Amino acid sequence: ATEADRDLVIIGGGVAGYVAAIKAGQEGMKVTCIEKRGTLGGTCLNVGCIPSKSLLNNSHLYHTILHDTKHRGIEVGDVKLNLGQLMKAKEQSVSGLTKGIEFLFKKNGVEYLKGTGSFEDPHTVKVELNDGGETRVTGKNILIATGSEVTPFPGLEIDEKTIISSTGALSLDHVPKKFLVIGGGIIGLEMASVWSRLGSEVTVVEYLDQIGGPGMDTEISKNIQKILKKQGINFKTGTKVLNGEKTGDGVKINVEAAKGGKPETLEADVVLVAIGRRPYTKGLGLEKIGIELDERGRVIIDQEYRTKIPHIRCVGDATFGPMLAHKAEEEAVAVVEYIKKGYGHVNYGCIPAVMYTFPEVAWVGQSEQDLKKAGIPYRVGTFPFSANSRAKTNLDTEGFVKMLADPETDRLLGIHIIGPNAGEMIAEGTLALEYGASSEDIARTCHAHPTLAEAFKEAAMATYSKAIHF
Ligand SMILES: Cc1cc2nc3c(=O)[nH]c(=O)nc-3n(C[C@H](O)[C@H](O)[C@H](O)COP(=O)(O)OP(=O)(O)OC[C@H]3O[C@@H](n4cnc5c(N)ncnc54)[C@H](O)[C@@H]3O)c2cc1C
Ligand SMILES: NC(=O)c1ccc[n+]([C@@H]2O[C@H](COP(=O)([O-])OP(=O)(O)OC[C@H]3O[C@@H](n4cnc5c(N)ncnc54)[C@H](O)[C@@H]3O)[C@@H](O)[C@H]2O)c1
Repeated sequence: ATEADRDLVIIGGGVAGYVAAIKAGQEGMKVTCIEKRGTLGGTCLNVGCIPSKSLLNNSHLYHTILHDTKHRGIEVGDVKLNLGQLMKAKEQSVSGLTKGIEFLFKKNGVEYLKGTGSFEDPHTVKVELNDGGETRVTGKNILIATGSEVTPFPGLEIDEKTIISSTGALSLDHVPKKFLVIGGGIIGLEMASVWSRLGSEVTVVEYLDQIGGPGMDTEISKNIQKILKKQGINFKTGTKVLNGEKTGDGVKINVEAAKGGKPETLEADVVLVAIGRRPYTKGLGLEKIGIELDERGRVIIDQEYRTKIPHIRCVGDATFGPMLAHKAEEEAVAVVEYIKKGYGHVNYGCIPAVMYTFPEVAWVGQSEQDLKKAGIPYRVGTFPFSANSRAKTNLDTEGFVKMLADPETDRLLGIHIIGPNAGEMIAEGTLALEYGASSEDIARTCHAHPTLAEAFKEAAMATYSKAIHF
Protein backbone atom coordinates (compact mmCIF):
# COMPACT_ATOMS: atom_id res chain seq x y z
CA ALA A 1 0.00 0.00 0.00
CA THR A 2 1.11 3.57 -0.65
CA GLU A 3 1.98 5.59 2.43
CA ALA A 4 -0.73 7.85 3.91
CA ASP A 5 -0.07 11.40 2.78
CA ARG A 6 -1.57 13.37 5.71
CA ASP A 7 -0.45 13.34 9.33
CA LEU A 8 -4.04 13.74 10.54
CA VAL A 9 -7.47 13.44 8.93
CA ILE A 10 -10.36 14.69 11.06
CA ILE A 11 -13.98 13.70 10.41
CA GLY A 12 -16.22 16.45 11.83
CA GLY A 13 -15.61 20.19 12.12
CA GLY A 14 -17.38 20.81 15.46
CA VAL A 15 -15.54 22.03 18.55
CA ALA A 16 -13.66 18.72 18.88
CA GLY A 17 -12.71 18.57 15.22
CA TYR A 18 -11.88 22.19 14.49
CA VAL A 19 -9.82 22.68 17.66
CA ALA A 20 -7.82 19.51 16.91
CA ALA A 21 -7.29 20.78 13.35
CA ILE A 22 -5.97 24.17 14.48
CA LYS A 23 -3.75 22.61 17.15
CA ALA A 24 -2.36 20.09 14.64
CA GLY A 25 -1.70 22.94 12.18
CA GLN A 26 0.15 24.82 14.91
CA GLU A 27 2.25 21.72 15.56
CA GLY A 28 3.31 21.67 11.91
CA MET A 29 1.24 18.62 11.01
CA LYS A 30 -0.32 18.17 7.59
CA VAL A 31 -4.01 18.11 8.49
CA THR A 32 -7.36 17.83 6.72
CA CYS A 33 -10.74 18.47 8.35
CA ILE A 34 -13.91 17.13 6.76
CA GLU A 35 -17.25 18.76 7.66
CA LYS A 36 -20.59 18.09 6.01
CA ARG A 37 -22.67 20.94 7.45
CA GLY A 38 -21.33 23.63 5.11
CA THR A 39 -20.10 25.73 8.03
CA LEU A 40 -17.56 24.96 10.74
CA GLY A 41 -18.19 24.91 14.49
CA GLY A 42 -20.60 21.97 14.70
CA THR A 43 -23.54 21.86 17.06
CA CYS A 44 -22.02 24.37 19.48
CA LEU A 45 -21.55 27.27 17.10
CA ASN A 46 -24.42 26.60 14.69
CA VAL A 47 -27.29 25.20 16.76
CA GLY A 48 -26.06 24.97 20.36
CA CYS A 49 -24.00 27.07 22.78
CA ILE A 50 -23.77 30.23 20.70
CA PRO A 51 -27.29 30.77 19.31
CA SER A 52 -28.82 29.72 22.65
CA LYS A 53 -26.73 32.26 24.55
CA SER A 54 -27.66 35.01 22.09
CA LEU A 55 -31.37 34.29 22.65
CA LEU A 56 -30.87 33.95 26.41
CA ASN A 57 -29.06 37.28 26.62
CA ASN A 58 -31.50 39.28 24.51
CA SER A 59 -34.65 37.68 25.95
CA HIS A 60 -33.30 38.51 29.42
CA LEU A 61 -32.75 42.13 28.38
CA TYR A 62 -36.29 42.31 26.98
CA HIS A 63 -37.74 40.80 30.13
CA THR A 64 -35.72 43.18 32.32
CA ILE A 65 -36.89 46.23 30.37
CA LEU A 66 -40.50 45.03 30.61
CA HIS A 67 -40.57 44.08 34.27
CA ASP A 68 -37.50 45.18 36.15
CA THR A 69 -36.75 48.85 35.51
CA LYS A 70 -39.28 50.94 37.45
CA HIS A 71 -37.80 50.32 40.88
CA ARG A 72 -34.40 51.20 39.49
CA GLY A 73 -35.67 54.65 38.55
CA ILE A 74 -36.05 54.02 34.86
CA GLU A 75 -39.43 54.40 33.24
CA VAL A 76 -39.82 53.13 29.72
CA GLY A 77 -42.56 53.71 27.17
CA ASP A 78 -43.88 51.13 24.75
CA VAL A 79 -41.66 48.07 24.63
CA LYS A 80 -42.09 45.85 21.61
CA LEU A 81 -40.59 42.51 20.73
CA ASN A 82 -39.18 42.20 17.20
CA LEU A 83 -38.64 38.44 17.04
CA GLY A 84 -37.25 38.64 13.49
CA GLN A 85 -34.52 41.05 14.60
CA LEU A 86 -33.82 38.96 17.72
CA MET A 87 -33.17 35.99 15.43
CA LYS A 88 -31.06 38.12 13.05
CA ALA A 89 -28.84 39.22 15.94
CA LYS A 90 -28.41 35.55 16.83
CA GLU A 91 -27.50 34.67 13.24
CA GLN A 92 -24.94 37.48 13.13
CA SER A 93 -23.16 36.13 16.22
CA VAL A 94 -23.15 32.63 14.74
CA SER A 95 -21.89 33.56 11.28
CA GLY A 96 -19.19 35.86 12.67
CA LEU A 97 -17.82 32.97 14.73
CA THR A 98 -18.11 30.22 12.10
CA LYS A 99 -16.35 32.41 9.52
CA GLY A 100 -13.70 33.16 12.12
CA ILE A 101 -12.85 29.45 12.26
CA GLU A 102 -12.46 29.29 8.49
CA PHE A 103 -9.99 32.15 8.84
CA LEU A 104 -8.12 30.27 11.60
CA PHE A 105 -7.97 27.20 9.35
CA LYS A 106 -6.26 29.26 6.64
CA LYS A 107 -3.94 30.88 9.15
CA ASN A 108 -2.82 27.49 10.46
CA GLY A 109 -2.60 25.70 7.12
CA VAL A 110 -5.57 23.36 7.70
CA GLU A 111 -7.12 21.83 4.59
CA TYR A 112 -10.93 22.05 4.81
CA LEU A 113 -13.11 19.69 2.80
CA LYS A 114 -16.85 20.34 2.71
CA GLY A 115 -18.40 16.91 2.53
CA THR A 116 -19.31 13.68 4.33
CA GLY A 117 -16.51 11.36 5.37
CA SER A 118 -16.62 7.57 5.77
CA PHE A 119 -13.99 4.89 6.25
CA GLU A 120 -12.97 2.93 3.19
CA ASP A 121 -10.16 1.17 5.06
CA PRO A 122 -8.31 2.01 8.31
CA HIS A 123 -6.13 4.65 6.61
CA THR A 124 -8.48 5.92 3.89
CA VAL A 125 -11.49 8.22 4.25
CA LYS A 126 -13.84 8.64 1.32
CA VAL A 127 -15.34 12.13 1.11
CA GLU A 128 -18.61 12.73 -0.70
CA LEU A 129 -18.26 16.41 -1.47
CA ASN A 130 -21.20 18.72 -0.79
CA ASP A 131 -20.99 20.21 -4.28
CA GLY A 132 -20.97 16.79 -5.99
CA GLY A 133 -18.24 14.28 -6.72
CA GLU A 134 -16.02 12.46 -4.28
CA THR A 135 -12.43 12.29 -3.22
CA ARG A 136 -10.25 10.16 -0.95
CA VAL A 137 -7.80 11.25 1.71
CA THR A 138 -5.35 9.06 3.55
CA GLY A 139 -4.07 9.72 7.07
CA LYS A 140 -1.34 8.32 9.30
CA ASN A 141 -3.79 9.26 12.07
CA ILE A 142 -7.55 9.67 11.83
CA LEU A 143 -9.77 11.43 14.37
CA ILE A 144 -13.48 10.72 14.71
CA ALA A 145 -15.13 13.96 15.90
CA THR A 146 -18.66 13.48 14.64
CA GLY A 147 -20.44 14.70 17.78
CA SER A 148 -24.00 13.97 18.83
CA GLU A 149 -27.65 14.33 17.86
CA VAL A 150 -30.90 14.81 19.78
CA THR A 151 -32.33 11.68 21.43
CA PRO A 152 -35.79 11.22 19.91
CA PHE A 153 -38.88 10.51 21.99
CA PRO A 154 -40.57 7.39 20.59
CA GLY A 155 -43.82 8.28 18.86
CA LEU A 156 -43.22 12.06 18.87
CA GLU A 157 -41.77 12.78 15.47
CA ILE A 158 -39.81 16.01 15.36
CA ASP A 159 -41.08 18.35 12.63
CA GLU A 160 -39.32 21.46 14.08
CA LYS A 161 -42.68 23.29 14.00
CA THR A 162 -45.02 21.86 16.64
CA ILE A 163 -42.78 19.07 17.94
CA ILE A 164 -39.31 20.53 18.08
CA SER A 165 -35.76 19.78 19.17
CA SER A 166 -33.38 22.42 20.51
CA THR A 167 -32.64 23.36 16.89
CA GLY A 168 -36.29 24.32 16.32
CA ALA A 169 -36.44 26.07 19.69
CA LEU A 170 -33.61 28.34 18.53
CA SER A 171 -35.49 29.58 15.48
CA LEU A 172 -39.26 29.67 16.08
CA ASP A 173 -40.94 32.35 13.97
CA HIS A 174 -43.61 33.15 16.57
CA VAL A 175 -44.00 33.11 20.35
CA PRO A 176 -46.11 30.02 21.14
CA LYS A 177 -48.98 30.53 23.57
CA LYS A 178 -48.34 27.27 25.41
CA PHE A 179 -44.81 25.83 25.30
CA LEU A 180 -44.25 22.42 26.85
CA VAL A 181 -40.78 21.04 27.52
CA ILE A 182 -40.11 17.32 27.91
CA GLY A 183 -36.94 17.04 30.01
CA GLY A 184 -35.84 19.51 32.67
CA GLY A 185 -32.11 19.20 31.90
CA ILE A 186 -29.92 22.08 30.78
CA ILE A 187 -31.41 22.43 27.29
CA GLY A 188 -34.95 22.24 28.66
CA LEU A 189 -34.35 24.93 31.27
CA GLU A 190 -32.41 27.30 29.00
CA MET A 191 -35.08 27.12 26.29
CA ALA A 192 -37.89 27.32 28.88
CA SER A 193 -36.28 30.56 30.09
CA VAL A 194 -36.05 32.07 26.60
CA TRP A 195 -39.66 31.42 25.60
CA SER A 196 -41.11 32.21 28.99
CA ARG A 197 -39.39 35.63 28.91
CA LEU A 198 -40.70 36.25 25.40
CA GLY A 199 -44.28 35.57 26.54
CA SER A 200 -45.07 31.84 26.34
CA GLU A 201 -46.80 29.98 29.14
CA VAL A 202 -44.14 27.33 29.82
CA THR A 203 -44.43 23.95 31.54
CA VAL A 204 -41.43 21.68 32.08
CA VAL A 205 -42.06 17.96 32.61
CA GLU A 206 -39.14 16.18 34.27
CA TYR A 207 -38.92 12.49 35.10
CA LEU A 208 -36.56 12.88 38.05
CA ASP A 209 -37.45 14.58 41.33
CA GLN A 210 -34.97 17.34 40.54
CA ILE A 211 -34.38 19.66 37.59
CA GLY A 212 -30.99 20.42 35.99
CA GLY A 213 -30.09 16.76 35.52
CA PRO A 214 -28.78 14.29 38.09
CA GLY A 215 -25.32 15.96 38.17
CA MET A 216 -26.58 19.20 39.68
CA ASP A 217 -26.21 19.52 43.46
CA THR A 218 -29.67 18.82 44.90
CA GLU A 219 -29.75 21.87 47.17
CA ILE A 220 -28.81 24.08 44.19
CA SER A 221 -31.43 22.36 42.03
CA LYS A 222 -34.19 22.98 44.57
CA ASN A 223 -33.24 26.64 44.86
CA ILE A 224 -33.05 27.37 41.15
CA GLN A 225 -36.39 25.61 40.67
CA LYS A 226 -37.97 28.00 43.20
CA ILE A 227 -36.41 31.00 41.45
CA LEU A 228 -37.52 29.88 37.98
CA LYS A 229 -41.00 29.16 39.30
CA LYS A 230 -41.21 32.73 40.60
CA GLN A 231 -40.31 33.84 37.08
CA GLY A 232 -43.43 32.05 35.84
CA ILE A 233 -42.18 28.65 34.65
CA ASN A 234 -44.40 25.71 35.72
CA PHE A 235 -42.73 22.47 36.74
CA LYS A 236 -43.95 18.91 36.85
CA THR A 237 -41.07 16.99 38.39
CA GLY A 238 -41.20 13.29 39.18
CA THR A 239 -43.45 13.03 36.14
CA LYS A 240 -43.10 10.65 33.22
CA VAL A 241 -44.22 11.45 29.69
CA LEU A 242 -46.06 8.39 28.41
CA ASN A 243 -46.89 9.38 24.86
CA GLY A 244 -48.44 12.14 22.82
CA GLU A 245 -50.13 13.05 19.60
CA LYS A 246 -50.53 15.98 17.28
CA THR A 247 -53.97 17.57 17.28
CA GLY A 248 -55.32 20.06 14.72
CA ASP A 249 -53.17 22.97 15.84
CA GLY A 250 -51.08 21.65 18.70
CA VAL A 251 -49.98 18.60 20.64
CA LYS A 252 -51.48 16.53 23.45
CA ILE A 253 -49.05 14.91 25.86
CA ASN A 254 -50.03 12.19 28.32
CA VAL A 255 -48.08 12.09 31.57
CA GLU A 256 -48.21 10.31 34.90
CA ALA A 257 -46.30 10.47 38.17
CA ALA A 258 -42.99 8.61 37.73
CA LYS A 259 -43.82 6.44 40.76
CA GLY A 260 -47.23 5.60 39.31
CA GLY A 261 -50.46 7.51 39.57
CA LYS A 262 -53.36 8.93 37.63
CA PRO A 263 -52.49 9.83 34.04
CA GLU A 264 -53.04 13.43 33.00
CA THR A 265 -53.20 15.10 29.58
CA LEU A 266 -51.32 18.33 28.93
CA GLU A 267 -51.95 20.48 25.86
CA ALA A 268 -49.51 22.77 24.14
CA ASP A 269 -48.98 24.65 20.88
CA VAL A 270 -45.35 23.63 20.75
CA VAL A 271 -43.54 20.74 22.47
CA LEU A 272 -39.77 20.70 22.91
CA VAL A 273 -38.15 17.27 23.19
CA ALA A 274 -35.06 17.73 25.39
CA ILE A 275 -34.42 14.33 26.97
CA GLY A 276 -30.73 14.23 26.13
CA ARG A 277 -28.37 13.76 23.20
CA ARG A 278 -26.76 10.61 21.82
CA PRO A 279 -23.46 10.07 20.00
CA TYR A 280 -23.64 10.41 16.23
CA THR A 281 -21.57 7.99 14.15
CA LYS A 282 -24.05 7.15 11.40
CA GLY A 283 -22.65 6.37 7.97
CA LEU A 284 -19.00 6.35 9.10
CA GLY A 285 -18.58 2.69 8.21
CA LEU A 286 -17.13 1.83 11.63
CA GLU A 287 -18.45 -1.73 11.42
CA LYS A 288 -16.46 -2.21 8.20
CA ILE A 289 -13.14 -1.58 9.97
CA GLY A 290 -14.11 -3.19 13.29
CA ILE A 291 -14.41 -0.14 15.55
CA GLU A 292 -16.80 -0.81 18.40
CA LEU A 293 -19.49 1.25 20.12
CA ASP A 294 -20.76 0.71 23.67
CA GLU A 295 -24.43 0.12 24.50
CA ARG A 296 -25.10 3.88 24.39
CA GLY A 297 -23.53 4.30 20.97
CA ARG A 298 -20.29 5.84 22.24
CA VAL A 299 -17.07 5.05 20.40
CA ILE A 300 -14.98 2.86 22.71
CA ILE A 301 -11.56 4.38 23.37
CA ASP A 302 -8.67 4.06 25.84
CA GLN A 303 -7.10 6.82 27.96
CA GLU A 304 -5.19 8.17 24.97
CA TYR A 305 -8.43 8.36 22.94
CA ARG A 306 -7.38 5.35 20.78
CA THR A 307 -9.96 2.96 19.38
CA LYS A 308 -9.15 -0.69 18.84
CA ILE A 309 -7.22 0.51 15.79
CA PRO A 310 -4.64 2.66 17.59
CA HIS A 311 -4.11 5.30 14.88
CA ILE A 312 -7.88 5.98 14.80
CA ARG A 313 -8.98 8.07 17.78
CA CYS A 314 -12.17 9.74 18.96
CA VAL A 315 -12.92 12.82 21.11
CA GLY A 316 -15.91 15.04 21.96
CA ASP A 317 -19.61 14.12 22.15
CA ALA A 318 -19.13 10.95 20.08
CA THR A 319 -17.36 9.25 22.98
CA PHE A 320 -17.46 9.11 26.82
CA GLY A 321 -17.88 11.98 29.26
CA PRO A 322 -20.07 15.04 29.62
CA MET A 323 -21.38 16.46 26.34
CA LEU A 324 -19.85 19.89 26.74
CA ALA A 325 -18.01 22.09 24.27
CA HIS A 326 -15.13 22.90 26.64
CA LYS A 327 -14.65 19.19 27.40
CA ALA A 328 -14.46 18.55 23.63
CA GLU A 329 -11.94 21.39 23.29
CA GLU A 330 -9.71 20.06 26.09
CA GLU A 331 -9.72 16.60 24.53
CA ALA A 332 -8.98 18.00 21.08
CA VAL A 333 -5.78 19.65 22.31
CA ALA A 334 -4.82 16.56 24.32
CA VAL A 335 -5.35 14.12 21.44
CA VAL A 336 -3.04 16.11 19.16
CA GLU A 337 -0.46 16.21 21.95
CA TYR A 338 -0.73 12.43 22.34
CA ILE A 339 -0.19 11.96 18.61
CA LYS A 340 2.67 14.44 18.40
CA LYS A 341 4.43 14.02 21.75
CA GLY A 342 2.97 10.97 23.44
CA TYR A 343 1.35 12.79 26.36
CA GLY A 344 -1.63 15.06 26.97
CA HIS A 345 -3.71 16.36 29.87
CA VAL A 346 -7.42 16.49 30.64
CA ASN A 347 -8.53 16.57 34.27
CA TYR A 348 -12.00 15.00 34.15
CA GLY A 349 -12.61 15.81 37.82
CA CYS A 350 -12.30 19.47 36.98
CA ILE A 351 -14.70 20.22 34.14
CA PRO A 352 -17.06 23.06 34.98
CA ALA A 353 -20.73 23.13 34.02
CA VAL A 354 -22.83 26.24 33.53
CA MET A 355 -26.56 26.62 33.05
CA TYR A 356 -27.30 30.02 31.51
CA THR A 357 -30.65 30.73 33.17
CA PHE A 358 -31.04 33.94 35.17
CA PRO A 359 -29.49 33.76 37.62
CA GLU A 360 -26.89 31.38 36.20
CA VAL A 361 -26.00 28.08 37.85
CA ALA A 362 -22.41 26.89 37.73
CA TRP A 363 -20.46 24.13 39.37
CA VAL A 364 -17.23 22.19 39.33
CA GLY A 365 -16.12 19.09 41.19
CA GLN A 366 -18.38 16.98 43.36
CA SER A 367 -21.92 17.61 44.59
CA GLU A 368 -23.09 16.90 48.12
CA GLN A 369 -25.01 13.85 46.91
CA ASP A 370 -21.86 12.56 45.12
CA LEU A 371 -19.83 12.83 48.32
CA LYS A 372 -22.54 11.23 50.46
CA LYS A 373 -22.88 8.37 48.01
CA ALA A 374 -19.12 7.78 48.00
CA GLY A 375 -18.96 8.06 51.81
CA ILE A 376 -16.46 10.93 51.59
CA PRO A 377 -16.56 13.27 54.61
CA TYR A 378 -16.85 16.99 53.81
CA ARG A 379 -17.68 20.33 55.35
CA VAL A 380 -19.81 23.04 53.77
CA GLY A 381 -19.43 26.80 53.58
CA THR A 382 -22.01 29.06 51.95
CA PHE A 383 -22.41 32.77 51.33
CA PRO A 384 -25.59 34.42 49.97
CA PHE A 385 -25.50 37.16 47.33
CA SER A 386 -28.03 39.05 49.49
CA ALA A 387 -25.03 39.87 51.72
CA ASN A 388 -22.72 40.84 48.83
CA SER A 389 -22.35 44.58 48.21
CA ARG A 390 -22.08 44.42 44.41
CA ALA A 391 -25.15 42.17 44.13
CA LYS A 392 -26.98 44.68 46.33
CA THR A 393 -26.02 47.65 44.14
CA ASN A 394 -27.16 45.64 41.11
CA LEU A 395 -30.46 44.75 42.83
CA ASP A 396 -29.80 41.13 41.83
CA THR A 397 -29.34 39.33 45.12
CA GLU A 398 -30.75 35.87 44.49
CA GLY A 399 -28.53 32.85 44.94
CA PHE A 400 -25.45 31.83 46.88
CA VAL A 401 -21.99 30.29 46.67
CA LYS A 402 -21.52 26.88 48.24
CA MET A 403 -18.17 25.19 48.83
CA LEU A 404 -17.42 21.66 49.89
CA ALA A 405 -14.03 20.87 51.40
CA ASP A 406 -12.21 17.98 53.02
CA PRO A 407 -12.62 18.42 56.81
CA GLU A 408 -9.06 17.26 57.50
CA THR A 409 -6.96 18.83 54.74
CA ASP A 410 -9.37 21.66 53.78
CA ARG A 411 -8.78 20.77 50.12
CA LEU A 412 -11.73 21.89 47.97
CA LEU A 413 -13.92 19.07 46.67
CA GLY A 414 -16.73 20.91 44.91
CA ILE A 415 -18.00 24.43 44.26
CA HIS A 416 -21.59 25.31 43.38
CA ILE A 417 -22.97 28.74 42.56
CA ILE A 418 -26.39 30.18 41.80
CA GLY A 419 -26.06 33.82 40.95
CA PRO A 420 -25.61 36.50 38.37
CA ASN A 421 -22.39 35.78 36.43
CA ALA A 422 -21.95 32.39 38.12
CA GLY A 423 -20.60 31.15 34.77
CA GLU A 424 -17.72 33.63 34.92
CA MET A 425 -17.13 33.14 38.66
CA ILE A 426 -16.77 29.38 38.39
CA ALA A 427 -13.46 29.89 36.52
CA GLU A 428 -11.85 30.76 39.87
CA GLY A 429 -13.25 27.58 41.38
CA THR A 430 -12.02 25.48 38.47
CA LEU A 431 -8.52 26.90 38.81
CA ALA A 432 -8.63 26.25 42.56
CA LEU A 433 -9.63 22.63 42.04
CA GLU A 434 -7.10 22.09 39.25
CA TYR A 435 -4.30 23.26 41.54
CA GLY A 436 -5.59 21.40 44.59
CA ALA A 437 -6.28 24.60 46.57
CA SER A 438 -7.82 24.68 50.03
CA SER A 439 -10.69 26.93 51.07
CA GLU A 440 -8.20 28.92 53.13
CA ASP A 441 -6.08 29.49 49.99
CA ILE A 442 -9.09 31.21 48.39
CA ALA A 443 -10.05 33.08 51.54
CA ARG A 444 -6.53 34.52 51.90
CA THR A 445 -6.44 35.69 48.27
CA CYS A 446 -7.33 39.38 47.97
CA HIS A 447 -10.52 39.95 45.94
CA ALA A 448 -11.40 43.42 44.58
CA HIS A 449 -14.25 45.35 46.21
CA PRO A 450 -17.09 45.63 45.38
CA THR A 451 -17.35 42.52 43.19
CA LEU A 452 -19.54 39.45 43.04
CA ALA A 453 -16.33 37.44 43.37
CA GLU A 454 -16.14 38.54 47.00
CA ALA A 455 -19.05 36.16 47.65
CA PHE A 456 -16.69 33.44 46.45
CA LYS A 457 -14.02 34.51 48.93
CA GLU A 458 -16.54 34.77 51.78
CA ALA A 459 -17.94 31.30 51.06
CA ALA A 460 -14.35 30.04 51.31
CA MET A 461 -13.96 31.84 54.65
CA ALA A 462 -17.21 30.23 55.82
CA THR A 463 -15.84 26.82 54.85
CA TYR A 464 -12.76 26.85 57.08
CA SER A 465 -13.70 29.62 59.53
CA LYS A 466 -16.40 32.32 59.41
CA ALA A 467 -17.53 34.78 56.74
CA ILE A 468 -17.09 38.45 57.67
CA HIS A 469 -20.29 39.85 56.17
CA PHE A 470 -22.80 37.17 57.11
C1 LIG B 1 -28.98 23.72 22.30
C2 LIG B 1 -27.62 23.34 22.80
C3 LIG B 1 -26.93 24.21 23.61
C4 LIG B 1 -25.66 23.88 24.07
N1 LIG B 1 -25.02 24.76 24.89
C5 LIG B 1 -23.81 24.45 25.38
C6 LIG B 1 -23.12 25.36 26.21
O1 LIG B 1 -23.59 26.45 26.51
N2 LIG B 1 -21.90 25.00 26.68
C7 LIG B 1 -21.34 23.80 26.37
O2 LIG B 1 -20.23 23.52 26.83
N3 LIG B 1 -21.96 22.91 25.57
C8 LIG B 1 -23.19 23.22 25.07
N4 LIG B 1 -23.82 22.33 24.24
C9 LIG B 1 -23.13 21.06 23.90
C10 LIG B 1 -22.09 21.30 22.78
O3 LIG B 1 -22.74 21.85 21.67
C11 LIG B 1 -21.41 19.99 22.42
O4 LIG B 1 -20.86 19.40 23.56
C12 LIG B 1 -20.29 20.22 21.40
O5 LIG B 1 -20.81 20.80 20.23
C13 LIG B 1 -19.58 18.90 21.07
O6 LIG B 1 -18.63 19.10 20.08
P1 LIG B 1 -18.26 17.94 19.04
O7 LIG B 1 -17.27 18.56 18.11
O8 LIG B 1 -17.92 16.71 19.75
O9 LIG B 1 -19.61 17.64 18.25
P2 LIG B 1 -20.48 18.56 17.29
O10 LIG B 1 -20.40 19.97 17.69
O11 LIG B 1 -21.80 17.92 17.20
O12 LIG B 1 -19.73 18.47 15.89
C14 LIG B 1 -19.68 17.33 15.10
C15 LIG B 1 -19.63 17.74 13.65
O13 LIG B 1 -19.34 16.61 12.85
C16 LIG B 1 -20.06 16.70 11.63
N5 LIG B 1 -20.15 15.35 11.08
C17 LIG B 1 -20.80 14.27 11.60
N6 LIG B 1 -20.61 13.19 10.83
C18 LIG B 1 -19.83 13.59 9.79
C19 LIG B 1 -19.29 12.93 8.66
N7 LIG B 1 -19.48 11.63 8.45
N8 LIG B 1 -18.55 13.64 7.78
C20 LIG B 1 -18.33 14.96 7.99
N9 LIG B 1 -18.81 15.64 9.04
C21 LIG B 1 -19.55 14.96 9.94
C22 LIG B 1 -21.38 17.31 12.05
O14 LIG B 1 -22.00 17.94 10.94
C23 LIG B 1 -20.94 18.30 13.13
O15 LIG B 1 -20.75 19.60 12.60
C24 LIG B 1 -25.08 22.64 23.72
C25 LIG B 1 -25.76 21.76 22.88
C26 LIG B 1 -27.01 22.10 22.41
C27 LIG B 1 -27.74 21.15 21.50
N1 LIG C 1 -25.07 25.29 29.15
C1 LIG C 1 -24.60 24.09 28.76
O1 LIG C 1 -23.49 23.69 29.08
C2 LIG C 1 -25.44 23.23 27.89
C3 LIG C 1 -26.56 23.74 27.29
C4 LIG C 1 -27.34 22.90 26.53
C5 LIG C 1 -26.95 21.59 26.35
N2 LIG C 1 -25.86 21.11 26.93
C6 LIG C 1 -25.51 19.69 26.82
O2 LIG C 1 -26.31 19.04 25.86
C7 LIG C 1 -26.66 17.73 26.30
C8 LIG C 1 -28.13 17.46 26.13
O3 LIG C 1 -28.92 18.31 26.97
P1 LIG C 1 -30.34 17.86 27.49
O4 LIG C 1 -30.85 18.92 28.39
O5 LIG C 1 -31.18 17.43 26.34
O6 LIG C 1 -30.01 16.52 28.26
P2 LIG C 1 -29.83 16.19 29.83
O7 LIG C 1 -29.41 14.78 29.86
O8 LIG C 1 -29.03 17.23 30.49
O9 LIG C 1 -31.30 16.33 30.43
C9 LIG C 1 -32.37 15.54 29.98
C10 LIG C 1 -33.42 15.49 31.09
O10 LIG C 1 -34.56 14.85 30.55
C11 LIG C 1 -35.10 14.00 31.55
N3 LIG C 1 -35.91 12.98 30.89
C12 LIG C 1 -35.47 11.91 30.17
N4 LIG C 1 -36.51 11.20 29.73
C13 LIG C 1 -37.65 11.81 30.17
C14 LIG C 1 -39.04 11.53 30.03
N5 LIG C 1 -39.50 10.49 29.35
N6 LIG C 1 -39.92 12.37 30.62
C15 LIG C 1 -39.47 13.44 31.32
N7 LIG C 1 -38.16 13.73 31.48
C16 LIG C 1 -37.26 12.94 30.90
C17 LIG C 1 -33.87 13.47 32.28
O11 LIG C 1 -34.21 13.01 33.56
C18 LIG C 1 -32.97 14.70 32.30
O12 LIG C 1 -33.14 15.48 33.46
C19 LIG C 1 -26.24 17.64 27.76
O13 LIG C 1 -25.12 16.79 27.84
C20 LIG C 1 -25.87 19.03 28.14
O14 LIG C 1 -24.78 19.07 29.04
C21 LIG C 1 -25.09 21.90 27.72
